[in-house]
Amino acid sequence: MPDSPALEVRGLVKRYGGTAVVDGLDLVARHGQVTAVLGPNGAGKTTTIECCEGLRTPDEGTVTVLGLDPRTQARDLRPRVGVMLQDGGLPTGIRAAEMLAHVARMYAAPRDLGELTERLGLGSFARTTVRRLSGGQRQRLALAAAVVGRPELVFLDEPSAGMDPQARLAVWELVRELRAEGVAVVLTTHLMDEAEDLADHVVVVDRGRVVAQGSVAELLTGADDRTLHLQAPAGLDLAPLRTALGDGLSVAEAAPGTYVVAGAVEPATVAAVTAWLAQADALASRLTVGRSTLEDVFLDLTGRDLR
Ligand SMILES: Nc1ncnc2c1ncn2[C@@H]1O[C@H](COP(=O)(O)OP(=O)(O)OP(=O)(O)O)[C@@H](O)[C@H]1O
Repeated sequence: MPDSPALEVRGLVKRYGGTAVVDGLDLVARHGQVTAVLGPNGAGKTTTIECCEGLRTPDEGTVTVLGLDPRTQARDLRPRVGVMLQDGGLPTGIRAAEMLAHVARMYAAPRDLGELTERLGLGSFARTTVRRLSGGQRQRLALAAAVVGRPELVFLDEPSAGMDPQARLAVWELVRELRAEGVAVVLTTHLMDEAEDLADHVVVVDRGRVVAQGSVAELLTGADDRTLHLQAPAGLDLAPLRTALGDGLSVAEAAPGTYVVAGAVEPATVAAVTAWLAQADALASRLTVGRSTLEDVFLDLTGRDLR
């Protein structure tokens, strides 16, 4: 397996109408690893990936894909890189099975079509034209098309969006297998469980910048592990809690029903929070100190919800 990264992005900037939607982003993805780019809507994930695919031209920075420039060496990269676009990007007038067979013919050593059809459950709509497929069916077909040529690097933009749980599991299994084969998998998602389950390396993006990165374990044991996270009814009055906690601790409702107490959280802090809940006649569905999910990490870093 090559040591050099499959993908290297340095200082990427992409502006629209003077606003930088990607603002100095660095990203490295390695062979045999799943790299998840995680962030809320509009964070700049798709724009970044499309720059990597050579579909958009960066305003600043460099993108190197398998050692090549995706803008000027696209022809050399095409047989080596698989791409699954968010909107499918598939021709619509052709039947699903014909489309996949057509894509497979463009590669020297394509995957076995029967096996791919079986595992992604494409058989039931093989004779349906792409135009008539449901969103989830189209996603599965787009994924099959992205991997049929045995790429060394594959970009999956929200691969399981719109899929039912069973299809999602099939996708995750395929992604794990690609990793085991040494493929570099770069996926964007705003599903934390997808990142938590699949990713070797998570890059958290917000407002066009990387706000944190590392393995899931590394992100969960960040320096600030004393923040209190609380799930309770939305819209509770925070004033009494602020008074009870005093200076040195900040309290916020980061998303409806998600409260965060940051600062030097002590056992007495937890007691004050539960007393406040009791007074408000509100029941907490979850109270944790420290980071236990990627959502917590994201809330701590940005004060915002991932979705
Ligand atoms: N062609 C374009 N012209 C102008 N603005 C654009 C264009 N493409 C994207 N944007 C804007 O850039 C920002 C980032 O979009 P992008 O699609 O990269 O985000 P994302 O992280 O992939 O979000 P999502 O999770 O919703 O797919 C958004 O505010 C979007 O409106």
